[in-house]
Amino acid sequence: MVFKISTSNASGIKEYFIQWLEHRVSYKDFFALNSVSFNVFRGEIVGIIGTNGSGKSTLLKIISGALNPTSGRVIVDRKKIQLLTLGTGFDMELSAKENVYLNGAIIGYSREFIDEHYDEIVEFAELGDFMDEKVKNFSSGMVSRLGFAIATAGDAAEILILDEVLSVGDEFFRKKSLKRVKEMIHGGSTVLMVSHAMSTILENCTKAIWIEKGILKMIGDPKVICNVYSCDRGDEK
Ligand SMILES: Nc1ncnc2c1ncn2[C@@H]1O[C@H](COP(=O)(O)OP(=O)(O)OP(=O)(O)O)[C@@H](O)[C@H]1O
Repeated sequence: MVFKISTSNASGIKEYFIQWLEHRVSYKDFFALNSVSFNVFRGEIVGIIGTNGSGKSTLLKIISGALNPTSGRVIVDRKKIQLLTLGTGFDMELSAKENVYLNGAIIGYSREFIDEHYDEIVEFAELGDFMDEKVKNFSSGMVSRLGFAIATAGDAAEILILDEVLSVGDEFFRKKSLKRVKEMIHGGSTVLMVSHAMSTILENCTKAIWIEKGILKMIGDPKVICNVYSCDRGDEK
């Protein structure tokens, strides 16, 4: 996956636009993922690890179809995929209720589905008294609780893709969300999950993939991969 990165030193969008008009903007190629290839079999729970910026989210976006790779291909039945990611698709100027419908639509839910699950979403997020409030007045924890409740409404899909959804809200909510994610993960779906928490990978995954600077470093038994990864980073296990 190659991103075009601008080499412009513009300090703002206006200056950038002027530079662009004057053909003074050039681009360089950045390989976010390079020759990453692996198989995932039905029922596997695959944990993807790697340091910040190593390409994990890009990989999940390509698999779920949110991004088209510049080369290579993914063989998967996209109709069976559910991508759970937080913090995208909220309009801060809209109310929480309006955002349930907006965010739900972005995730791919139908209006009927949201109508049917609306009360359950509000109850899980524990935001019953705030649904007519604009989201810009919410704390970041409240926004992520709402995002998590929307993303996990209904039954888990056959292929579940989780991008760092386990660090949501306060301690109480984290426990509650972890329980819900565990039910989804262990409910028979094939799962791909990104997590920076080695304990999450070790406790839940049947296979681990380590990606570093866009390159697939290792794939295999989570215990082995997490061990080598932690040693490489100089962490204590
Ligand atoms: N749309 C984009 N345009 C340009 N560069 C991008 C784009 N999306 C991601 N990148 C770059 O690609 C690299 C990989 O990003 P990605 O978000 O996949 O990393 P990550 O492993 O998920 O990181 P983190 O653990 O911090 O979430 C980063 O250097 C990032 O800056």
